[in-house]
Amino acid sequence: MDYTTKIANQVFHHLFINAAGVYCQTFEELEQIQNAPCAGAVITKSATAKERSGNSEPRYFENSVEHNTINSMGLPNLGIDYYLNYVLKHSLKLPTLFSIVGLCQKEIIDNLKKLQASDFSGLTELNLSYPNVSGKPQIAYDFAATREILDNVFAFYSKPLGVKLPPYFDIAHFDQIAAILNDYPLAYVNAINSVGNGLVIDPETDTVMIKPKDGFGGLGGKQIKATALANVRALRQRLHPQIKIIATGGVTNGRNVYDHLLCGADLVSVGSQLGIEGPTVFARLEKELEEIFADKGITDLRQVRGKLKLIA
Ligand SMILES: O=C(O)c1[nH]c(=O)[nH]c(=O)c1Cl
Repeated sequence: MDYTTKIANQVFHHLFINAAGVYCQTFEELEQIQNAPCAGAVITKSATAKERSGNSEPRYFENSVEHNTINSMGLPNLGIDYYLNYVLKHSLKLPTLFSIVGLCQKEIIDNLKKLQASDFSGLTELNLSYPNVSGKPQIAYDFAATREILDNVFAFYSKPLGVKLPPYFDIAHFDQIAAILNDYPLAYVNAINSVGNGLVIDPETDTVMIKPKDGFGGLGGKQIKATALANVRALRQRLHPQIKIIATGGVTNGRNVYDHLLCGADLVSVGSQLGIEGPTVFARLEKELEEIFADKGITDLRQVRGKLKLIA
């Protein structure tokens, strides 16, 4: 299958990218994704202006049997300069996306001003859905704040930009966020981030699994697949066609990848299952996807993308 996909000035030859936050904290992790068979792109951990150690541990739990995760990492990262050094200093094998975040609007603007002034020419992903910094609502759940930030960003930022969105659960919210995003020259949206503030209990000890926020954390893996598919589908139906979609959420096998394509995904990102299985996951997913294509006689992605059928 020819997976060639373009987003802004970047050409991808495979569908898969790591989800920001997974396998992308350090040079070593980023290089493992660069060199992973069937990986199409790499994205950095969402970077803040300064290095952060994040929340106290345990802050991440994976149930590898059920393919589910919960996390309240608290934005641990090595700081924007570390990741800028990585993307500028190394001849990178794959298109490498830069994930940016800020604990306040000023930090977001300052981070993007630094990127704008740098020689970085790839895609930037503005994380509007960082769930686990206590006391901070997800920006993308505050529609006025979302519009304000995008106004301020696009007043100066001229490099290709995407936004990472949290899941929405209300049709009116799909309408509202899409109406906002359609007002800006976005290269893409990445939907979805983890499903916010879930709770997982240890049956042995009647105790929460993670320490921060009394056990509340972002959910990932199989348990969020239906929500992820719905968000990809709803956004595809509402956004201008030139705004591409990176689909994230619930991908553990080839059929899930196929379903995200049916809902309109241009690329597919893998988070929880990458964390559980490691970078060989991309080759397994591509192999399973090609088996589905063979069964259905599909030879071109245009036969799948956005082709979800409804009941007449
Ligand atoms: O706690 C985190 O670092 C975190 N965890 C997530 O599940 N999504 C995010 O965007 C971030 Cl920034």
